[in-house]
Amino acid sequence: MVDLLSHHLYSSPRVYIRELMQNAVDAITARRLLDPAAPAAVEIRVGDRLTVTDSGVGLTEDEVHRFLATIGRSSKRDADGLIEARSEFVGQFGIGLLACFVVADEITVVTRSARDPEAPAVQWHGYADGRYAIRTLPAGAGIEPGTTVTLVPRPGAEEWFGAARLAELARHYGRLLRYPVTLTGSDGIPVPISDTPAVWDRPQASPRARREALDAHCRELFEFEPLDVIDLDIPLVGLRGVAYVLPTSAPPSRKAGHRVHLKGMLVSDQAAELLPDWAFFVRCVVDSDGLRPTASREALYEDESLAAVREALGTRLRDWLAGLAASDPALLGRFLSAHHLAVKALARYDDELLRALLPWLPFETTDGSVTLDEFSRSHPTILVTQTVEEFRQVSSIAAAAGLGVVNGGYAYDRDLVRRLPDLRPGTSVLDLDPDTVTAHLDSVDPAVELAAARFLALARKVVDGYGCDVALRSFHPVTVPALLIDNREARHERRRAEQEAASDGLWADILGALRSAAPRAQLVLNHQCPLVRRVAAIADTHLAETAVEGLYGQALLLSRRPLRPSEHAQLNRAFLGLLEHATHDSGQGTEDER
Ligand SMILES: Nc1ncnc2c1ncn2[C@@H]1O[C@H](COP(=O)(O)OP(=O)(O)OP(=O)(O)O)[C@@H](O)[C@H]1O
Repeated sequence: MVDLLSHHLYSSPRVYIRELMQNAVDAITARRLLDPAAPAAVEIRVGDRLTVTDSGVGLTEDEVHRFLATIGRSSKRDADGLIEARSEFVGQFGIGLLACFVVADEITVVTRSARDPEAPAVQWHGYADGRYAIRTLPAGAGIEPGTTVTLVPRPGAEEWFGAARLAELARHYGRLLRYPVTLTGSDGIPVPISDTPAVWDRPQASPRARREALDAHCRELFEFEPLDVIDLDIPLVGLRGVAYVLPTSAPPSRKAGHRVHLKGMLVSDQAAELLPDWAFFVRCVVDSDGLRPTASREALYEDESLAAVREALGTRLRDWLAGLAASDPALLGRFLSAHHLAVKALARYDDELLRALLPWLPFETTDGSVTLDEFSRSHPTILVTQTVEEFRQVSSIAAAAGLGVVNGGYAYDRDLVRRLPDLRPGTSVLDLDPDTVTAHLDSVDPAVELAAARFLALARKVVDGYGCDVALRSFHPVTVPALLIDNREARHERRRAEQEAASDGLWADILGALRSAAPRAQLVLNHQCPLVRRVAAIADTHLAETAVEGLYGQALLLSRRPLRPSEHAQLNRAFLGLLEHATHDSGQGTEDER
C-alpha cells in the first residue's frame, strides 16, 4: 500500500513538500477552531535534514495510532469517515503523508496535542516498509503543542532537499496559504513563503496601482502583458481571482493552463476545465474554498460545483465583453483585433452576445473590412459567398455594380451573417450565385454586338478548349478588361472532364456517363474597357487569338483561384506570344537580327 500510494499516485516527488505544508496548515486550522487566538506559524528548516514545524492542533498518542499510523484514516472527515470531508481542511483522504516516502525511507513526527493539555508529547517513527514505532516523550521535554515532521533524504533524492529548490517549490504550491509559512536555510534567516492576501485582494493606493500590481503578477506567472484584467468572484463556492486577457490570439487547440488554488494550496497550474472551451482568450488564477481536488491533488474533481463554476465564469466573461462594448470601445477594438475568431465562435450560439457585439465585429465585404451593422445600413440585401475564392472573383465587379457582398468563406462568418435578419429586421441575406453578378453586367448595344461578332467567334474558339464561353458586356470598373465567372458546378464539370481525359477503359466510360450539362465558366469581356475595344479590332488573326489568351489568363489571375498545370501552361504561352509579337512589331529587330 505504501509503495503503491507513494510512488504511483503523484506525478513528481516534489509534491511531498506540498503535503507537509498542507498538513501543517490544516492542523493550525483545527487548533484555531478550538481557540481563535492560537498561534499560527509554519516553519520549514533545511540542512542535512528537513523539518516542518507547525503550531497546530497536534495529536495525542491515541490519535497517532488512529490517524498517522493507519493508511486512509483522516481526522479531517466527520466521525464515521464516510460523509463529506469537512470543508475547513485541504486534506481528506488520509494518504498525503505517504508522499514523503517517495523521497525518504523514514518519517519522524514529534507531536503534542493542544486539545488535551495533560497529554504528553509523542514521537512516531514510520518506515517505508510499513513498520512504525511510537514512544511517549518525558513531560519535561519542553515541547509546545504542535507538530514537527522530520525527513532525511534517501540516497539519490537529495536534489529535492536543496534550500533554493525547496523555497521555489514551497512558493509554487504555498504562496496563497492563509497562515504565515517561512523557510530557513543554513544561513539561519527565515524567508517568507506565503504571500497573502492574494494580489487581487491586496489594498492598493489607487486603481492604477492595483492594475500595475496585477500586470506584474501576470507577467511573472504567465509571461505576458495583459490586455485587461477581469475580477472573478463567486461567493457560493468561495472563489476569488482574476482572468488575464491575452494580448494576442491563442490557437484554440492549445489548452489554456489556469492556476487553481484550493484553500490557498495550488492544485493545478494546467486546469483547462475551469472555463468553457470558447474562453481561450484568458488565463485565470483563482483560489476557492468550495471546489474539490482529486486524491493526487493535481486536478479538480469533476462534480456539479465545478460545472456550476465553469458556467458562472463563462457568464462573467460574456458580461465583461458586453460591458466593454458600452464602456471602452477602443479597448474592445484592440481585443477584437486579436480575438475576433474566439468571439465569433461564441456569438454563433449566443444571441445576446451577438446582439451586443454585432456593431463591433469586423467582416470582409465589398466595402472593405466593416462591421455587419454598418454594412447592413447601406445594403439591405446582403449577398454572402460560400468561399473566399468566390468572393475574390466577384468582389470588384459586385462593388462597382453596387451589390453588397460579404465574404462567407472564413470560419464562422457565413453562419453569423445568416443570423443577421433575426437581429436587424428589414435586412435579408441571400447566398451569392454568380448569375446574380452576371445580371448586373449591362448588355451591349445590338449594333456593337454585331460589329464584334467575328472577334467573339474567334474568342469562343480560343477559350472553348478551357471549357469556357465568351460574352460581351458593359460594366464598371473600366480598368477590368475581362471577368471569369465560374461557379461550383462548372468547376466540378471541368474536373470531371479532365479526369475522363486522363483515364481510360471502364473508368473513362463511367466518368463520361456522368457528363452533365452544367453551366460552363464564362469569360465576360468588358466593352467599356478601351483595351478590349482595341483587341476586338485587331485584323491579324494570330495576334487576336494570342490577345484573347492573354485576356483569359489575366481574368484567371484576377479570380485568384489556384491555377491548374494546364492553366499555368496557357498563361506562359499567352505571355510569350505577346512578348514575341511586341518585339517583332517594334520594327527594330534585335541586335542579332541586325
Ligand atoms: N502536522 C500535523 N499535525 C497534526 N496532525 C497531522 C499532521 N500531519 C498529519 N496529521 C494527521 O495524520 C492524518 C493523516 O495525514 P495525511 O496527510 O496522510 O492525510 P490527510 O491530510 O488527512 O488527507 P490527504 O490524504 O487528503 O492529505 C491527518 O488526518 C491528521 O490527523
